[in-house]
Amino acid sequence: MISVAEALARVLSLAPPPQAEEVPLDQAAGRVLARDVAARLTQPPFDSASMDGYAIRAADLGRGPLRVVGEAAAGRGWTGTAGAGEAVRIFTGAPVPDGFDRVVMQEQVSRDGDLITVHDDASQKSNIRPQGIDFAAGHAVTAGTFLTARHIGLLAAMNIDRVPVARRPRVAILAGGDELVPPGTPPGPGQIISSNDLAIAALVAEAGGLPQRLPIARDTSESLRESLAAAEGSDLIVTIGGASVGDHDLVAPVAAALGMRQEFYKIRMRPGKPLMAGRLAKAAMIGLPGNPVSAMVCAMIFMQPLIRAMQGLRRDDEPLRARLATELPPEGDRQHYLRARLAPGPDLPLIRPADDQDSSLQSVLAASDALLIRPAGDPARKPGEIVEFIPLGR
Ligand SMILES: Nc1nc2c(c(=O)[nH]1)N[C@H]1C(S)=C(S)[C@@H](COP(=O)(O)OP(=O)(O)OC[C@H]3O[C@@H](n4cnc5c(N)ncnc54)[C@H](O)[C@@H]3O)O[C@H]1N2
Ligand code: MOO
Repeated sequence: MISVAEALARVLSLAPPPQAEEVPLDQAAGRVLARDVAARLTQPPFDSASMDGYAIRAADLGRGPLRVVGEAAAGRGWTGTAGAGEAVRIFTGAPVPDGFDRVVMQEQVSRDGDLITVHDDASQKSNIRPQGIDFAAGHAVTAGTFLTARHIGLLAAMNIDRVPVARRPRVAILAGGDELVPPGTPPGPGQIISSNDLAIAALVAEAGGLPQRLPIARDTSESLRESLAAAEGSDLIVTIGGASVGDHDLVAPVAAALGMRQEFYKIRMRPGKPLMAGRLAKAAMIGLPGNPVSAMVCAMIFMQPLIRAMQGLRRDDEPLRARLATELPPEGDRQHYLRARLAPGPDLPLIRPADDQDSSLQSVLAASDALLIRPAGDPARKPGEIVEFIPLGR
């Protein structure tokens, strides 16, 4: 069995280079930029007033009242030429007319007809935003950036209306098992509701993929083959269940018969030992174990990073640090991801693993906000010791 780190490296090696498509900027939030995009203009395009007040020359201060000879508003500049002792009424966002080097706030000025007196310029701030102080033409947002609202705003200001983004990977999700019926169906004897495929689809979407849930496969080779055929055209096929060694665990043999090239099967991870990965025709394939928590944890540790890599996203899955709230027994020979809760601590957060770590407990996973990572062979730990965890998000 290979380690979690080795398995992750092999899963990521299945990612083809991202493919670009162009989308309007108002549909680009949540996508990954496929190429560097350069600003088409300089921002601000001119020296601009940052306050409502009067444009003056600093050299005129202290020489008596100044005469107001014009007005500059946002979108409507003043194009005249001002001489010594003259001022221009100006509003926030307006271009500062040539020859002026300061904008005094109107609160610091008294006005009588066309004459103004500056009575308080203690701050001596110019209140002028120089041309290009935000960014210059050519300023780039780089390929691999995950586009948030902040980037959408910047790109719009850069006068970009369409952006090249990585195509969303199409991910086929295949749950299998004779016991499974979809939510909303009254289960017969021995049947349970299929929950994994919905949960995994949500994780696919969260990572930027397009989930496609296939009909639940029965525990026969024929049914599995049929369902896998429906995954044609996907970038990634994710199967759930049927990964273990029982007589009805058919994913590995059926995939092998269809020509799957296996990267690995079984890893030193808990939960998630029977994880499988490889390539089936042009698609990458991940076989998740059926136990709901095992499927979810494996999807977070392997499937989501793969979907992100397929979009060219830089990795940001470094674990965080917390202090243990309880003692822990020595760990076995598999890297263990314990469902846990975080609480504020004096320096680092405090982390407390749930009492029952059985891999069927979705209620425990849903109530958790972290996965505490224990390396294989980790010795017993005492309260207060520092451990690593992955946050589960809101
Ligand atoms: N003799 C052994 N038995 C098992 C081993 C082993 O090493 N030797 N490994 C155990 C481990 S660890 C896991 S994890 C499971 C994985 O088994 P499968 O991937 O074959 O999963 P299934 O048997 O199909 O299902 C397990 C469990 O999960 C439920 N399930 C499956 N799919 C769904 C779904 N879509 N929604 C909700 N629940 C689902 C299923 O009903 C079972 O209860 O094998 C152990 N056994
Ligand atoms: O690895 Mo299984 O995934 O322990 O429940």
